[in-house]
Amino acid sequence: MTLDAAAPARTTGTVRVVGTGLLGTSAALALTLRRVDVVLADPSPTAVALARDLGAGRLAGPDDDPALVLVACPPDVVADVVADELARFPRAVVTDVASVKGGPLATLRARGADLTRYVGSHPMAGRERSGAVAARTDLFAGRPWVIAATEVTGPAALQAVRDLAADCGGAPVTMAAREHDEAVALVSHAPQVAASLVAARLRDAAEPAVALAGQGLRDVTRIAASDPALWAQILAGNAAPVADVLEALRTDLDEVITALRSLAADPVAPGARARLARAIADGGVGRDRIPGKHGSAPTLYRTVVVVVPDRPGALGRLLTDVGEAGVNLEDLRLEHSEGQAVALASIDVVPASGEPLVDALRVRGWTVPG
Ligand SMILES: NC(=O)c1ccc[n+]([C@@H]2O[C@H](COP(=O)([O-])OP(=O)(O)OC[C@H]3O[C@@H](n4cnc5c(N)ncnc54)[C@H](O)[C@@H]3O)[C@@H](O)[C@H]2O)c1
Ligand SMILES: O=C(O)C(=O)C[C@]1(C(=O)O)C=C[C@@H](O)C=C1
Repeated sequence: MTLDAAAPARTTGTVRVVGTGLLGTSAALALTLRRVDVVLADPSPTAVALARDLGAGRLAGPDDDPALVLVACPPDVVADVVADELARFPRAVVTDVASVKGGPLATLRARGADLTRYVGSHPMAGRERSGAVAARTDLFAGRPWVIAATEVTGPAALQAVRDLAADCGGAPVTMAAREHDEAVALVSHAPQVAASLVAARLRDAAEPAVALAGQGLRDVTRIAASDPALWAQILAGNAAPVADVLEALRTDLDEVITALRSLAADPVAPGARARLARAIADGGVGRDRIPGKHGSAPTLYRTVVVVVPDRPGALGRLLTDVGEAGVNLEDLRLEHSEGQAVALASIDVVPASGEPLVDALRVRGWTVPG
């Protein structure tokens, strides 16, 4: 799904994005596309410059007067950063996109922060990869964006964050922080643990066994590639609700194991096959309840691979040339092996832009294999 760049943005004034990784840069790209004025800040000069180079906005300066601040930093520092932003910009509404909402809210409340201007939020969209290079303009398109209002949230602040979510392409959903944390334990945090544990079984497995891996394993383990540091913070920040879901899962798992053990001892053990069938059938029923992204199939991109010389400015030139070819970059991955004089850039674009981009890059002197 692509965002409608022509539709006027509801967000007015400057938006300051603090933390220009995957989430911050994706939001900044979506807002910039809608011609919202976006300024970018991050303690990492590389992260912020990269987001700027990707077209996500301009670098923050001392005279900025943002109407809205979007904090997209790691969860364990989010309360500190939100508190700083509230103090630094006393007229701005501040939101954050951290995956847990109760802990940061409690910390801010305990510190006496101005909760009329702070509205925590959480887009239910992301990737198993981090950083601005993984950002996508349409990351939030059609995805729920939870807005965790409190009893003291000012109506204008609430509307500003709803507008921001909608301008990024998300579908705003209002929910209390606690209700949110219990819901995401079920639909996001416990699934991450399950995927990681399944994938971890492969770590020391024999190579011939791993070599047989098919699509089923790939589907179940995509998110096992997620950032361990980020996820340790998310899981620790929502510990009790995640433990509740995993305990229920352990009960089901124990029943399946008992059925399997009884079948191993007696191939006609009564009731065992029924328990196995029920486990699979219940999974099907649960899966059927998962809403699609606007009911549509996921977007498939064409990947164009380009050889990039290992020289300062080469990647910047490539990104400029992609932009000048009039092509919207949906994703960029860089592979670089030590000691090699070149890197490979994999650029994802919508399928219709694939061939025109290959032609345009070759004309500009880039090596595009294949
Ligand atoms: N990754 C996902 O799928 C996903 C989805 C929804 C929400 N979130 C939430 O979004 C937030 C950002 O996650 P991400 O995946 O974009 O991570 P990321 O690692 O891609 O980016 C985090 C950015 O925050 C910056 N940062 C670190 N400390 C900071 C500080 N003190 N102040 C300001 N910036 C700081 C880092 O330099 C980095 O650029 C997290 O709170 C996460 O829970 C992530
Ligand atoms: O698609 C992915 O890679 C994600 O894991 C995204 C996902 C999710 O569980 O859906 C992960 C964590 C976030 O807080 C929100 C979204």
